[in-house]
Amino acid sequence: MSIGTGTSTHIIMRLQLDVEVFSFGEIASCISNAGGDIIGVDVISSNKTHTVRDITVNVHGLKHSKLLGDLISKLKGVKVLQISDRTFLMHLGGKIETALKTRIKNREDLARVYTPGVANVCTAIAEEPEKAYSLTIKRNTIAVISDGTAVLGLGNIGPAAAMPVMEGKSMLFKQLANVDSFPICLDTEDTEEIIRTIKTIAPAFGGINLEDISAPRCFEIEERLKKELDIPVFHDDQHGTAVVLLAGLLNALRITKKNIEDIKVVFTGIGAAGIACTKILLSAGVRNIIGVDRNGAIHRDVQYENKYWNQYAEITNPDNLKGSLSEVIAGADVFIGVSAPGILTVADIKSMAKDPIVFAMANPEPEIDPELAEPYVRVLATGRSDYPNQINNVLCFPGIFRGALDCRASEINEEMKVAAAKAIASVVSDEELSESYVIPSVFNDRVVEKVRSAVVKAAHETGVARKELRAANLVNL
Ligand SMILES: NC(=O)C1=CN([C@@H]2O[C@H](COP(=O)(O)OP(=O)(O)OC[C@H]3O[C@@H](n4cnc5c(N)ncnc54)[C@H](O)[C@@H]3O)[C@@H](O)[C@H]2O)C=CC1
Ligand SMILES: CC(=O)C(=O)O
Ligand SMILES: [Mg+2]
Repeated sequence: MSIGTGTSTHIIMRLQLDVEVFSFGEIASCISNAGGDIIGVDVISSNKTHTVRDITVNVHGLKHSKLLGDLISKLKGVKVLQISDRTFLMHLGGKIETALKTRIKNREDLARVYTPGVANVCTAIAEEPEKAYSLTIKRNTIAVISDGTAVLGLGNIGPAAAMPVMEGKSMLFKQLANVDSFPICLDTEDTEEIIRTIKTIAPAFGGINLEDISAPRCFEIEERLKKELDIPVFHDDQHGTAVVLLAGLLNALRITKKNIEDIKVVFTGIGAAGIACTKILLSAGVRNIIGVDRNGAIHRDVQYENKYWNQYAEITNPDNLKGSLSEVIAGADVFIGVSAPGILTVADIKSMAKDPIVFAMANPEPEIDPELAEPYVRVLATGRSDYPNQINNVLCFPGIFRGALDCRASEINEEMKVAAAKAIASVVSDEELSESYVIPSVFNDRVVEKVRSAVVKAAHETGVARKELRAANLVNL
């Protein structure tokens, strides 16, 4: 029986057992015959007729956990009450909370943090709006905003279901870069309503991180907000992904020793991430990029309903190739997937040029199973944290906002993004660089500091910084 090759994890099976009928030996052999390892057994409650026990089992991913649940529920005297894995347990009650910087200990404190004292602070801000940066959370707080329409690669799963991702992004902002944030999911897909809502709540925030809003609406939403707000607005799926991709590619090319201007790159998924990643590669010097979406290569001989694809056709596909992914990937040096699971085959990789670079970045399931691809590629990366070379926007967004907030940038511009990409790439030294280490780990504590310093420097050079930072507060790049 196949149990798949998912990541090993612990699950807790809560079982209600009929004391007259059940046999623990039977449960244990059922679990071990199906490839699970029992780690522990806890009695939760017990009476004359039933006992409830939590059995902690090591399994190989979700499919395996479901299989064990099905097998055990068939045993006599056993009722499966619940199966929780550690991932679900980490989400119980949500993943973040608000915290106080000082506690209100007495009446005097109360009169300072709240009325009447707070009124003087409000008046000071009303008279001089800039003071919001020194007297409120605005200085260090951003909003992480989604409408739930393109959540990871799960598609349009709605605002409530998008929350765990937005909470996760907030955790990462705080832990990696000490940026405070609020996850906000909007119950509307209407472009104008999203723009209006974000503008309405913007005064509280020092920046807006847009997340998982589907293309093409995400382009207009971001463009309009950038024009109409004076704080940085950054669509992470476009620009965060593009920055990290460029960093990974620069380092992968150091391994294959190919010139960036000579490579042929094939993209799948010409949505938010695909278009932004294409643009950053073009600005970095790549000349031959072919984008493939559901109906094949994007070319210049048709008029697409999606105006962004018509623009895309104008700036890519120099030979105006047509056809499926398998047809256009022949001879390519690099494959970049920001589309959907399982659409790249081993045969496709075999048709690529020597030393293929494959970045299969769809989440949570990449365009090809890394284990299938690995023997045929020179450099392989995915968006996942359980394989080497995680090309994920988490390497970018904490540091880029840390830098933008610190120098009070009015926007995050192209120069700041390219500086961030080079900073991420530079974390991997020549001695460290290898096929399985083209991109630093999320936990490498030099990443955020380097990105922050590069972003602050670029913001000053391009005139968008509104606050001086002493050089001593920046790391060497
Ligand atoms: N590793 C990372 O850091 C990131 C990964 N992603 C992943 O990239 C994927 C796309 O994300 P977004 O651009 O935000 O979504 P999006 O919805 O804006 O774009 C997805 C595009 O992929 C296309 N597509 C879907 N199935 C396809 C198929 N079978 N063949 C070719 N094209 C196909 C869609 O038509 C659409 O144009 C998701 O899986 C997401 O998780 C996105 C952002 C960051
Ligand atoms: C990583 C991320 O932002 C995504 O997959 O959508
Ligand atoms: Mg995303």
